[in-house]
Amino acid sequence: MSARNAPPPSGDVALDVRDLRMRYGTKDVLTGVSFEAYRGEVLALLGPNGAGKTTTIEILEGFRMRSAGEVSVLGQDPAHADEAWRARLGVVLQSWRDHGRWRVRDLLGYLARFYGPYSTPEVKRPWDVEELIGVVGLAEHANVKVQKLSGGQRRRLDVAIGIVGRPELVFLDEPTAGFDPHARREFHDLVHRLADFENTTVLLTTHDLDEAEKLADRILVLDEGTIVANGSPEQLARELTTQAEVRWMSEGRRHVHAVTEGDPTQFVRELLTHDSGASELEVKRASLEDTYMSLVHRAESDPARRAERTGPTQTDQTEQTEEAQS
Ligand SMILES: Nc1ncnc2c1ncn2[C@@H]1O[C@H](COP(=O)(O)OP(=O)(O)OP(=O)(O)O)[C@@H](O)[C@H]1O
Repeated sequence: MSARNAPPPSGDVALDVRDLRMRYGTKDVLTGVSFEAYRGEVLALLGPNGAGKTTTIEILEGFRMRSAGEVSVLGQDPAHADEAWRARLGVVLQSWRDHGRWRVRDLLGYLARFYGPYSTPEVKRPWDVEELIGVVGLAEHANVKVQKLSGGQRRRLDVAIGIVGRPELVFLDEPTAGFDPHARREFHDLVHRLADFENTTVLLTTHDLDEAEKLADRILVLDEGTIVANGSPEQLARELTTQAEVRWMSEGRRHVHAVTEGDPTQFVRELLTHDSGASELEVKRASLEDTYMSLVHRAESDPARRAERTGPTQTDQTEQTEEAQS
């Protein structure tokens, strides 16, 4: 979506996830994940290492069977979807290390051919390979063997492979890992282009909060198996109790005031009315990083969540042990 916070196109749901659960052996990794994504929307899935981001994406891609819950991806359940459905998806995995001897253009041309039969009047498939090579910034490397590409160039190729079929929905697992700042910016332009001009839905995982803020219409924070926040970067920033800090100098002293409710403009207006000597005024909004750290910390210190994670018996045992020790 081009405009941040624009209302989603009504009823045009690309992804619908309800109470998704995943258990590996005896370990509950996803304990009830619910969210949806609309066509043309860019979603960033954030969360600490091991939160379950890749697991979630792999289930949505149809690569992993879920333990419970309902999932609809482009109108189908990925657990039972067919090849025609798969052709409408783009997948960029965390690492992809095949086809080293192929040249970039040949590999993309080869993969592109698989999508021809799935072309429709609405979506012409595949992407024109020369155009795609230009779009991902590999024009100068079109004849280079894949094994000779640098890490960042390799990642651009991964992205090209993921979108060569002109997918309606793209999953990008840490797409910019290893990108230099220039490549990163070009990649951001590409994601905006996919969303704005192709109406592609994009679900990406990242550990880069700045990237999430720049790219995403909506951010989902996954922590310990559930979504602990779901909103635009601005909405998430508002979740913090301390919304903004106002700093200023007056009579040679520095002052700081935390505005916890409402618009800091009102406070600034009153300040300037009452303190004509105020100078060096600065309003600092909570950054997405502040919000993220606060959300994850809040979720981790929630006793109900802790009990759910460890199980009542284990919690009781821990408490007993601590009592016995003290
Ligand atoms: N095949 C598997 N068998 C058992 N446990 C697994 C398997 N795959 C992942 N896990 C565990 O599930 C949890 C979630 O892993 P996952 O890879 O989904 O997290 P993530 O949020 O993508 O992490 P990261 O940010 O490090 O990539 C981890 O504790 C991981 O060890």
